Amino acid sequence: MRNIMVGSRQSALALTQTNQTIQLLKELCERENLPYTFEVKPIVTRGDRILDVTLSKVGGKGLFVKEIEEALLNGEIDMAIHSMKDMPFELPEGLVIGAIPRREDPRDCIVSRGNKPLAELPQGARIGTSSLRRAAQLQAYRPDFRIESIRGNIDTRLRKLEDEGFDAILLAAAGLHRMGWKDRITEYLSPEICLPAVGQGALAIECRGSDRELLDVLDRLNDTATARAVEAERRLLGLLNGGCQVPIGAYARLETEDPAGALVLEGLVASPDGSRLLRESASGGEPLKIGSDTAEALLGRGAGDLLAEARE
Ligand SMILES: NCc1[nH]cc(CCC(=O)O)c1CC(=O)O
Repeated sequence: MRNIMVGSRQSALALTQTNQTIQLLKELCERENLPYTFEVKPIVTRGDRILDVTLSKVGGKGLFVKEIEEALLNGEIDMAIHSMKDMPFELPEGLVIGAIPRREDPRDCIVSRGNKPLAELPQGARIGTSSLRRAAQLQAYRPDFRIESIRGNIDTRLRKLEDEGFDAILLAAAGLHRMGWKDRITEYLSPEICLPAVGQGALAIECRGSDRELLDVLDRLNDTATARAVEAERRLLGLLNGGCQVPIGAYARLETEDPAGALVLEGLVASPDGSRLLRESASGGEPLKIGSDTAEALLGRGAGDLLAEARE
């Protein structure tokens, strides 16, 4: 028997994602008589300690990931489940993504006071989001909205919707689905209105590259279609040099039901105020290629200037 230590942030969402993944692994071990048990070890990350500051201002990539990666490297834990969206572009030497499970709903959604859909929100409605990507796209859709920063974990933000008098807040549907709070969602935003963040709705299971035994188990949770889509999206992000808080969106989906078949990738770069939105897409069977084709098309239309402005 080997006890596998699973590191997790202590937010409700992180613990839920961790426990749901462990549940899948336990079922797998039971079905196939594999000799593993799993134990959660909570870890506090820098991102958790600076919740009051707008994250885009703090800068630095991987605020939610660094301490966890240190614990992986020094053997305190054996694996960790991250939101793909929060993963830095490069992993430290010695660590790998052992599996990318099947993606949850990638879309953004609104939760509004009184459950009013977007179209019925009043002129000048106050909308809470700290994501430059969401702010830019929503502002382009409804220039009258007043978009204001809102920080904290999902549970905190839902509370602030009421307490701080927002008319609506924007969140990733995936987080609400995983928490079992689907019924709080007022409306899903189609990717035409709000292109999701790179990797949104997907998880990354990280472990040591030397842990062959665990890698064998994790491989069974990998979902080919999700892994390929994320590969395309992250390639685009890498070529645009984006961190987690730049107005970049990307979403890849299969063109047919064949998980190894062609994908369509859509990419977006926006000015923070939403006055300029660039959208490009590419399709094909090679994730890395459609990622770089889309990035090149965006750069060719001036995405570099928009990104430089956003970083100032
Ligand atoms: N930025 C924080 C974050 N990181 C991952 C999720 C949950 C959704 C996901 O797994 O993509 C969220 C919350 C949100 O964006 O509303």
